[in-house]
Amino acid sequence: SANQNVRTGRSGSATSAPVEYDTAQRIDVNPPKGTRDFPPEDMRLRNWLFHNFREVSQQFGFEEVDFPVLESEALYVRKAGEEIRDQLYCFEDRGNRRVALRPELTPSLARLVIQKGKSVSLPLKWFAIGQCWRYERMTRGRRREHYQWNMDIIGVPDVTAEAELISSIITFFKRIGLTASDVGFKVSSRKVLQEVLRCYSVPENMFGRVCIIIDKIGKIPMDDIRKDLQSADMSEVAIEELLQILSLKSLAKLEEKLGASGEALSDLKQLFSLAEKYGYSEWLQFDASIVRGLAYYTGIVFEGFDREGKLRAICGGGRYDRLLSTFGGDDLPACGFGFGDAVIVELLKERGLLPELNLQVENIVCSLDPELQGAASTVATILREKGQSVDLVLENKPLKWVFKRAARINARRLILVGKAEWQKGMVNVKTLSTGGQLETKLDELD
Ligand SMILES: Nc1ccc(Br)nc1
Repeated sequence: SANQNVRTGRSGSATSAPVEYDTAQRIDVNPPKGTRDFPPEDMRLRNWLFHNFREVSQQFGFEEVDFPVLESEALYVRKAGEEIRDQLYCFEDRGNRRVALRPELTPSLARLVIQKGKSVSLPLKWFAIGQCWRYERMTRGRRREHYQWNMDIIGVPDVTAEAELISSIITFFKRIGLTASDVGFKVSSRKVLQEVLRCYSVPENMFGRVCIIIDKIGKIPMDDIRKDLQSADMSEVAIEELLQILSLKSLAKLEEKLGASGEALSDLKQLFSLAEKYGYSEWLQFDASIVRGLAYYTGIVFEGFDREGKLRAICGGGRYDRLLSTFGGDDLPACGFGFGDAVIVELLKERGLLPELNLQVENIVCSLDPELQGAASTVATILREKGQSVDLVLENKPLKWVFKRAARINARRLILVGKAEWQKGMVNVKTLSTGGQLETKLDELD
């Protein structure tokens, strides 16, 4: 592009010092490809979204945590063929360490739990809202960063934890005006897959890989799915049986296939029974094709979807009882979800549910005479110390300009500091909605 930075220094490699730039050229004022700025109106929407994430998390008794956006690459190098690995935003830093911009938050959480070890009492209920990254060829023009809300419960082996997490997401959806007719959850368990693979003596170490292949159903041709499954040591018969079971959408039919003794069925039955007790049954449906695209899930998996079927998954999560031990920690039962900041905004736009969020400053304070600028800052401070917001006019501006700015910032009151009033210890308070104005003693300003 015209603003392309002209690099005049030696060609930089990932670990070299920054190169020199031709400072005579204007820098590219756009943010890096695939990333966003948040100017005020976008930041108001983001803050509104995150405020609702936080309110719900705290309503469920969760504690907020955060981690570095930069992590060791080793956290994400899993060998199951995940997209998240293919798109890792990784590089070698100037200390020759292999690092990566985090593509998700769960591995960081697992790392912190192991680090904390016995010093934390279980169960842990932690939530985080963090920016996550992927390096995707811009050919698809998709974003390279998004913010994710995560809630995780560590130390609870029962499905009660998954039921609680789903309840928290439903509480969030209701808070922002979405109902069960707008969105739902497709729920399954990876133990369904596990039980089928065991029936056909597929090696356990193929489990993660098979999940990632299955997650691509609907995204790549079925012939490729079958080929990939064959490469994962599955026979033709096993593949056809698996694909048949994955098409099931009724627990009764699943029971016919798998029998009632397996954990998959008991977990799912318990989850649907708990959903009744929470009062959110209408939000859930069993769908055996749901496996999610992360290798570490081991049990219940779920994803939020828009019932009109126009958008990608809104959120997703599940149980990951083995992740901590893959990092060398003690095994701890764990489950959680990730909820991105992009699809939900697209859905709210579709449903006309985006909130009106305008800048709101209570007072605009302005001196009518340059000699009274100091007096105006005194008035501003008095109001601010009462907890009120004040936009203080900082230069000598015509009243017309002041009124225009008052309208733009939706000020409730205009406080004018004039010579005559100031000498009497007064200021002029104009209520902008009514036009009414009142001379008010400084010490009676409220
Ligand atoms: N994992 C990940 C990271 C960043 C974006 Br945008 N999407 C997915």
